[in-house]
Amino acid sequence: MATANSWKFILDSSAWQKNATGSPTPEVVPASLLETFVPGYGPISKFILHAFGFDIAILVSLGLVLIALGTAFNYMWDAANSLFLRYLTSSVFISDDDDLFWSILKWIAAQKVTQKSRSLKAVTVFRAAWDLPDGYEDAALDKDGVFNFGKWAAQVPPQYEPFYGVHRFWHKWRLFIFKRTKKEAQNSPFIFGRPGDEQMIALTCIGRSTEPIKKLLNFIKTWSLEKEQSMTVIRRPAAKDRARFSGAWHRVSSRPSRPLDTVVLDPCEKRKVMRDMNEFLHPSSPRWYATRGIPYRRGYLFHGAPGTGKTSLSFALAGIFGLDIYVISLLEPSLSESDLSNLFNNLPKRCIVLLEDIDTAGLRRDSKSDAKSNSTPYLAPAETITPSNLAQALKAAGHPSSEEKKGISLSGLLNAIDGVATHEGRILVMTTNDPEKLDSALLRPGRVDMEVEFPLSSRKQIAELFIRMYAHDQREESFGNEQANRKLPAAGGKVAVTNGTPVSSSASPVDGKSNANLASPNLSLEALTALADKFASRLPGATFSPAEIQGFLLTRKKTPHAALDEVEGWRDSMMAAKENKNKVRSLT
Ligand SMILES: Nc1ncnc2c1ncn2[C@@H]1O[C@H](COP(=O)(O)OP(=O)(O)OP(=O)(O)O)[C@@H](O)[C@H]1O
Repeated sequence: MATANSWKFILDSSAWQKNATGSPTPEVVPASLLETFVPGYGPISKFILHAFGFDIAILVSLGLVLIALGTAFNYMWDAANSLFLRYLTSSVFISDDDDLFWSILKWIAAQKVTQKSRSLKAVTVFRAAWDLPDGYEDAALDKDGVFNFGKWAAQVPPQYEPFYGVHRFWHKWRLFIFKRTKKEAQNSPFIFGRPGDEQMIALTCIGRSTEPIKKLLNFIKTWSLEKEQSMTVIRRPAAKDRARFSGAWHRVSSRPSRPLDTVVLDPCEKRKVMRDMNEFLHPSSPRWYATRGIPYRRGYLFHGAPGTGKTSLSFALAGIFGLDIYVISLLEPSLSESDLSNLFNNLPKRCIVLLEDIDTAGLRRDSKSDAKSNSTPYLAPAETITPSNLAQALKAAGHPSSEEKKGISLSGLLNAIDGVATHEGRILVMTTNDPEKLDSALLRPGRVDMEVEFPLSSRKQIAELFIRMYAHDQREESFGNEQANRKLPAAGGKVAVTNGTPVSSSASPVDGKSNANLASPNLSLEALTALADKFASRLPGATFSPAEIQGFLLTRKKTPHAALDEVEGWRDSMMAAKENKNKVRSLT
């Protein structure tokens, strides 16, 4: 125990270099040096010596020697490592504005590296509705069978991906080094993972050739393509602040490709579009167009009443041809004409550009052409001009209102569509509810090469919609199987249904046929067809859109007989509502 005497002893500077027996301490490292490196060493060692009779000089000296050796080793290791990396390894860098960046992250997240690594990033995956993992449903069902999504979501574990830093992994007997870094953009406020921050992946392998990394990247590309084969990627214009860093287009989501046979349309029309697009996309087509001096582009106009399948067909076509879909809304208030040109000029070699509801886009003709078409405007007498009709009066006087000055003009759109050669290969699909409203300049061949009309449902189509709703879908069984939408196995002995008629189970989707649907297990195909025909006979043809019929059936999606019983009531109330709407419209 330390007593008052021992403290005296400690403070006695002449005593601390002698051990308990009074013999001098063997100095591995001189005490003065230890005092320099370990502040307070002298009094502490004296205290321990006096209190416990134990001299810590050797221990501390050894510790210091080990630290010195460790530091030297570290330094040499770092130097050797950087020499090794510089001269004996090869690297490929991938920036986050490239799709490959995300494919690598996804691939690596699925590898063992995320099981072994001690530095991971946990990501709460906000999955799309079709991407829900199985196996957690029971915990989220209450005793009344109500499915609680919140409970379900809480059960689903997060996904892990390598965090910033270095991770090593083996692939095909070769060691790779994965390094993920983030560079904060200068002159931009720091927002984690937001526009401005640039992320980078460096893949490194041992050897002076990048060939193994290229092979690995090809492997990852194929892996990710196979994963996304049955998905359609949707892109929209990137927010302006982001566009500077990550390109004009932003990947919004990917959704399962819509099988063509789920779009109810005259089979001839479907086949016509399919064949035309297929021919356009054929690898020999660009040369054919080039030798004839024709711009290599194709334009389609899908027109018809709301909810008749124009957008659905566009997505189905994108899925079949493996094209990404680029959606532009001309109603976007911040979209300027130069943005639009920029978007068109930044399209990939092959894609579908979807311009929806082009008639409502408020395309204005230039004031010159306005003047031509309306050379004698009606001018309201000055005394009749009120604040409410001021805008109209200004327009009549040839001064477009500030509201009109905004947005895209017809010539702006035409310039973007015709644009430079950089967006050759793109397919433009414009949809409209009212083709009559469109300017003939927009519809001329070269801009619109094919028009497809989407009529209101005929009786045959109504029956088809009914069969689609209640047919037992093999796709449901193979939910989660990426190949489900493309290569469905032959339906052993069962009959597949397309366009309301039984077809061979090996039919090709390119011909507008599919082997997707099988008759419901509870209802034979014959019974279902008979029910569908009865259902169709209770509705008038060319009156309801497929979306309206789908809406009715959806509320009775497990009770085909109830749908049949209740359809007449629904029909009458819908017809009355439509009539009222028409009356109101004719009055205004
Ligand atoms: N011909 C069709 N075949 C199958 N389903 C259809 C069809 N038409 C519409 N639907 C269904 O109705 C809904 C709306 O369809 P979609 O968006 O394709 O219609 P649209 O013609 O593009 O409508 P809008 O003119 O209002 O944009 C979708 O859920 C779709 O499944």
